Amino acid sequence: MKALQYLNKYFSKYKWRIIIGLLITILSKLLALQVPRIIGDSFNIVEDYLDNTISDLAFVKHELLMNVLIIVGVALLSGFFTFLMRQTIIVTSRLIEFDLKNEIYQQYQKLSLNFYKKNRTGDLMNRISEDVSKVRMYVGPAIMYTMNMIVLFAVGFTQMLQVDKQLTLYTLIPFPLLSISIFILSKVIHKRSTIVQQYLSKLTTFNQEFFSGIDVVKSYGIERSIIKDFDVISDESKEKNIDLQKANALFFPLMILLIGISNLIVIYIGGLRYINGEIQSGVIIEFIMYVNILTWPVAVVGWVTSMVQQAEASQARINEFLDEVPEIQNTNNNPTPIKGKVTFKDVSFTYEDTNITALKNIDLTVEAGETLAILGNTGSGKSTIIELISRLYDVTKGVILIDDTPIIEANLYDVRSQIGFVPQDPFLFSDTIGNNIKFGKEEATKDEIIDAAKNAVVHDNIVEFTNGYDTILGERGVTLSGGQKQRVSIARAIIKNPKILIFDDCLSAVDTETEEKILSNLEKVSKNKTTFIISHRVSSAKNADKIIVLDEGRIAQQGTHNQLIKTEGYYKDLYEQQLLEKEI
Ligand SMILES: Nc1ncnc2c1ncn2[C@@H]1O[C@H](COP(=O)(O)OP(=O)(O)OP(=O)(O)O)[C@@H](O)[C@H]1O
Repeated sequence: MKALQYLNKYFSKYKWRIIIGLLITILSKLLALQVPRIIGDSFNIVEDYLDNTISDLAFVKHELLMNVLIIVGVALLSGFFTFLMRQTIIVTSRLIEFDLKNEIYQQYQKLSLNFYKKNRTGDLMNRISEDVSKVRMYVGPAIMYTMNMIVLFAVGFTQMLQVDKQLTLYTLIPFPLLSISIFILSKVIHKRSTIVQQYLSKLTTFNQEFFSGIDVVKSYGIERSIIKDFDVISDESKEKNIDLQKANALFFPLMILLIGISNLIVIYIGGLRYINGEIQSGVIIEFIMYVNILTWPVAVVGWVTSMVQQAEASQARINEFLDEVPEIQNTNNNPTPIKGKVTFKDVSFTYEDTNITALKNIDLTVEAGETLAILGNTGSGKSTIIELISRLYDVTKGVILIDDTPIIEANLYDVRSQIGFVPQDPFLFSDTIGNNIKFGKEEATKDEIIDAAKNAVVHDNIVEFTNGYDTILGERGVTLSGGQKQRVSIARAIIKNPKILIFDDCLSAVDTETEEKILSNLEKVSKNKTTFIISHRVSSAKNADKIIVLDEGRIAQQGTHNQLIKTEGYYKDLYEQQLLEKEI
């Protein structure tokens, strides 16, 4: 129950609803428990009449009729209160579910990129949906049935004790056995439900990855092997589920057996006491009714225990993520105005998960408004430089300064709000093209959107679609070509009008002519903006104020285009090779 303690804050938030629910439960059970007493009384009156203790038949008839009316009234009222009980407690559980989902979602937003690299999307989704549903079963039905059971037992036993102490104690005999078996079984259920949840996450992750990579799967024709892999996981998951259900299935028969034993005891002991003239027949009837009324709550103890165990396992999984401290923390809540100067001082960076040192002792200064082009072989560390400027990771050694302030001392949100980033593999949302561009500036006008699209040389393509800027893009922007996607993404960065623009190899999918046009437009829009251009093409780099060439995480060459084409090395080789390709 340790993990579930996390939910106490929600119980405290909704305490009044829960208290009202509890009061209604008490009322409804108090009423329901009047029925055995009234029926017992009715039998006693009949017995008294047959024994000639009462001789007035009209009185007996009147009493019986009154009892029937009271039973009908009590049943109606008790039903009404049961309805109210469900309304208060189940509604509260939905409110808590909503709050918890929001809390998890907000935490997901705060967590750093590293967290997302370490955890799989299917697992993240499973915890916010499946696990939260399991937890809701605890805050709703489990609590409602537990309240129900406690009230029924407390009130029921008090009434039973008042009627006949000895018979009550006899009916209690099976109960220690009941508690021990519940204890043992719930431990088994807890263990098994944790495993079942883990398998569910595995299945979700597998499917999510399969759907995302459906084009690769189909083009390689590997559906069969995917189905085989899926079968293996789903088979294991099925086995684990069956194990869990076996344990669950033991509960109900066990409860029924124990209740049956209680019934037999009532009949046998009650019968003996009746023969001895110690009790009336109505008491036996009343006790059988009590035992049967108490059957349901006892029977659901197993179900409730399993719900609580599953909720405990799920909440523990949720807490794992809620307790995760975001690696990238904002240390400054005051506004940090950004001009755009970026300095790297002896920066090294190692990726935690792979232990790859992607950058080694980088020293670099880019003045505000300057353009820096970064070139180098694949895997040389170009994208890593960009990720560090956006503070998606913190450096392992050295320091990065933004306008001469260490980046970790600047307001994180101000830094990011002044960066317009076009990634290597742009992501477009399943929304209109216009909204995808507006993502960079929510309040952008139609004209601003068109302007940005024109600068990114994608306007002409957009207006060719029947719905123009209102064209809805499919999942991951599948209706656009790679080059169009890149340009929409460029428009999204331009419209933001940030102090720092970053283009991570984002012109790779456009032809050289379009690249020329975009670059010449960018020169206009990136005036007074610090611009980083990562590229494999000299054409993208040649007009930059500075060019660096990375080799295995180190700066191998730096200078301007004119300087570098005269120096032996990567840049000159690349220049000559690309010049040759152009001539061919
Ligand atoms: N998220 C990550 N986790 C672990 N290692 C990474 C991660 N991203 C990159 N690396 C590793 O860091 C090194 C530098 O990668 P980086 O992406 O910065 O290179 P790049 O020069 O941008 O390459 P490319 O031109 O292919 O995009 C590579 O060896 C890569 O395998």
